[in-house]
Amino acid sequence: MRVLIATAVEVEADAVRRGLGDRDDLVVAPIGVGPANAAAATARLLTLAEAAGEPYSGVLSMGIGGGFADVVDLGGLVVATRSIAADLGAQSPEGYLTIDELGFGRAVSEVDPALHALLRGRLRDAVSGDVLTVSTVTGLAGRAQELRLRYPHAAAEAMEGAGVAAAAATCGVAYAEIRAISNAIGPRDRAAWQIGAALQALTGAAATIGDSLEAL
Ligand SMILES: O=C(O)c1cccc(C(=O)CC[C@H]2O[C@@H](n3cnc4c(=O)[nH]cnc43)[C@H](O)[C@@H]2O)c1
Repeated sequence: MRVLIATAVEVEADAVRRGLGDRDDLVVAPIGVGPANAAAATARLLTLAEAAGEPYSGVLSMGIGGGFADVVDLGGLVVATRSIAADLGAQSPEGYLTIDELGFGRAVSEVDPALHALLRGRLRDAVSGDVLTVSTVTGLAGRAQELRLRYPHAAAEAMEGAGVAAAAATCGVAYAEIRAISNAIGPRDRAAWQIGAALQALTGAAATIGDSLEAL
């Protein structure tokens, strides 16, 4: 299976490439931070590949992320069961309204069942759960609590999954997401972020899934 692995930034792409080694059918590309950059860049890469006669059949959003501390440890891995655009909606005095409730689309992107099963099968120590896509990194206890209550099955948050998923859906390509946890979701404490451990976990995950992705 020819798969595009979309990371936000170059250091994440390098961490994934280190784990994959040289592989013809697995391409790693940094697509920018945030859902809009991710959607635009991923759609471009998928479309260019199709036009060149070498279409991708899957796209994997992969990178570091924040984790809910009661669900996953720093340095741990999360395989997304769904990617959810968690701040695409409207505030109201009665509470948050999702984009679905507003009647303008879907906040939830389903992952491809076969790709998800493969990732779960290979990454036995990974936590499975919803991964939230946010445009603002959570940095307050109250916001973390709000997200926890609204999305009880969430394990992690990051900034690209829903954008990559939108591009994949537009281009008719299978989609999945993996996050390596660099920080706990809650009051911002940048000094406590363990980016090195998360990048190592990304490398390990890439090494573990590489063979089976190529063979899918
Ligand atoms: O500062 C560094 O050395 C460094 C190295 C690699 C990556 C970064 C990033 O900041 C990447 C931004 C990327 O990280 C995701 N992320 C990480 N933690 C969170 C979070 O708590 N909430 C939301 N997103 C998070 C996100 O996907 C960004 O694109 C820095």
